[in-house]
Amino acid sequence: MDTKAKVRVRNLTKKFGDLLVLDDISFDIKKGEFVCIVGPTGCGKTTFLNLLVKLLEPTSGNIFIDGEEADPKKHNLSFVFQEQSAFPWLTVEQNIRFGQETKKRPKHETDNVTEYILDMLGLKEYRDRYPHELSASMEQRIVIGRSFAMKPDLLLMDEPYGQMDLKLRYYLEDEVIKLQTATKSTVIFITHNIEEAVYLADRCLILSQKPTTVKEEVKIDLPHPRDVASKKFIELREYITEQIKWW
Ligand SMILES: Nc1ncnc2c1ncn2[C@@H]1O[C@H](COP(=O)(O)OP(=O)(O)OP(=O)(O)O)[C@@H](O)[C@H]1O
Repeated sequence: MDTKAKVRVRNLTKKFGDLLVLDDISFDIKKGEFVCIVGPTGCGKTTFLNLLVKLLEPTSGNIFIDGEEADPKKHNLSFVFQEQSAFPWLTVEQNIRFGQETKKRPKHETDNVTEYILDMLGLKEYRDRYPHELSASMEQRIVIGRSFAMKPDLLLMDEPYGQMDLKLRYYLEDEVIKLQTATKSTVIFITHNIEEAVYLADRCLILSQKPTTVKEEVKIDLPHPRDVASKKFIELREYITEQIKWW
């Protein structure tokens, strides 16, 4: 057992009535690792995150964070979900400050982190605007920025880019990698998009069809920013796609 693991999943099983979704799943995620979870539609990716944040109770098994039973009240977690909203009554800057202020950080630290995040995500010139004045993709940047500003030990991202156009996706993916490198957060990222997973992850966990097990773990040992046209990148993308085959 890896005692340095940030997240340890042990014999995790989740049933909804008679429907067995997660079937005795075990894996570890290291501190500072960026792990993408991919798998067929309905295999239980979101269910796993809901178990991790205790929105659901497992049927059996455990999830540990830093060796303790996962508990969002105790552990420094942050989330970005698909089509999540920024707080509409707050400006861009206030949105980025919001979570930090609830953590009672010293003001100068909040100021520094806020400037860093606004700058990194190209939001400085919009700092006094409200979310409804901006595009949906800009709003998603605020949500991502707000999550990283909390300096979470563990960041959970569930299809955070939704239907965003490709160019912006790549831009934001690069930003997420920069932010993760700077904050040393551990990231669990769920996506349907294999190219995105290969672009981002240190490791991909491939889940099977229900009843779901971890079919395979694939290490992505390529430097960032990754070249999506490189031979190795294409090979990995094709290999993972082949393993999933949900069509
Ligand atoms: N609260 C619930 N009650 C009953 N069944 C549920 C519940 N939540 C999820 N399920 C079922 O569990 C399975 C896994 O759902 P989940 O949303 O976790 O899958 P997913 O891998 O995230 O799917 P997708 O790829 O479509 O986002 C699905 O068959 C779903 O219908």
